Amino acid sequence: MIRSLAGFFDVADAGVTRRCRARGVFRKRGVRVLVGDRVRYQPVGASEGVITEVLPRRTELVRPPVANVDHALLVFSVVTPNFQPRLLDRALVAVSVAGLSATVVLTKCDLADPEAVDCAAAPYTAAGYPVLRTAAPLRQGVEAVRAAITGRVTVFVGPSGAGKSSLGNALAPGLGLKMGDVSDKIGRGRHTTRHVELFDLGGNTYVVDAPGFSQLELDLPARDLRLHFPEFAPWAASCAYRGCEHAEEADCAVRAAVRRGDVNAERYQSYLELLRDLREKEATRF
Ligand SMILES: Nc1nc2c(ncn2[C@@H]2O[C@H](COP(=O)(O)OP(=O)(O)OP(=O)(O)O)[C@@H](O)[C@H]2O)c(=O)[nH]1
Ligand SMILES: [Zn+2]
Repeated sequence: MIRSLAGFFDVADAGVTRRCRARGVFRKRGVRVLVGDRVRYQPVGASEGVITEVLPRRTELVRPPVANVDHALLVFSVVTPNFQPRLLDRALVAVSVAGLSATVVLTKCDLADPEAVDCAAAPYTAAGYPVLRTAAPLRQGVEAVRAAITGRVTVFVGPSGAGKSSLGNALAPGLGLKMGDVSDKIGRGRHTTRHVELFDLGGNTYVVDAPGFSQLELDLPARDLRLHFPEFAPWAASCAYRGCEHAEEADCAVRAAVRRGDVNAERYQSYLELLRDLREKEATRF
């Protein structure tokens, strides 16, 4: 399923896209059909159909709602809007929880000092994430992004206005009308992506463009959060307590690594804030 619009689902099959409804029973059972879902359907006429079954998902991301992707591009601008490391950290946890691999893409690098870009990139490079720098209108960094998505199913995740659609257009100009400048056609001032949509770029490469967000709720047990900060892993085994959550415990090797500068202090601060959030949520759940 490549696109959902007001109760209809567009299903692409062997080069034909059919506008489908979902069988009523889905709604009763609370089954949602997600973009990226592999489905069975009954054709109705030449271009319509009814979805009868959603096949098991390999992965499922809540925000944006998308199934069966294996890779996320975290698209964040270094300026306009300002770089948002806390939101990036949250998004990295969310995609990790969903089992996706992650690539950080810093956009609008043409608008910022190189030092500011280095500053934004450093904690993520140190944590082991691939970090790519782009200026899509100047076509800078676009081929590196192409290399990162080739042969994979990639979802674009990032705040509104970060440049997801611009990047999509630079990667596949042929998709321009759909991905980029819808607003020019309907006269709105600025384009914003309104729905989640899967694009086939050929050669087993697929991308999902989705609306930007400004907040992101995490849903995982607080004690599991540490597993989604990959830079803790080399130290965690040396903590005094098994199951150390690297917060208030004594003899925490991760905290020691932060003090030495082996783990980035801002990332660690971000971890503590997320941990507090998740613990509060757990405490008030019942
Ligand atoms: N200078 C510069 N401008 C950029 C770059 N990338 C995007 N822009 C501009 O930033 C604005 C927002 O870009 P979009 O691609 O629409 O952002 P988006 O992430 O798709 O936004 P939503 O659809 O709202 O989620 C547009 O005016 C783009 O032209 C860049 O690398 N450099
Ligand atoms: Zn610890």
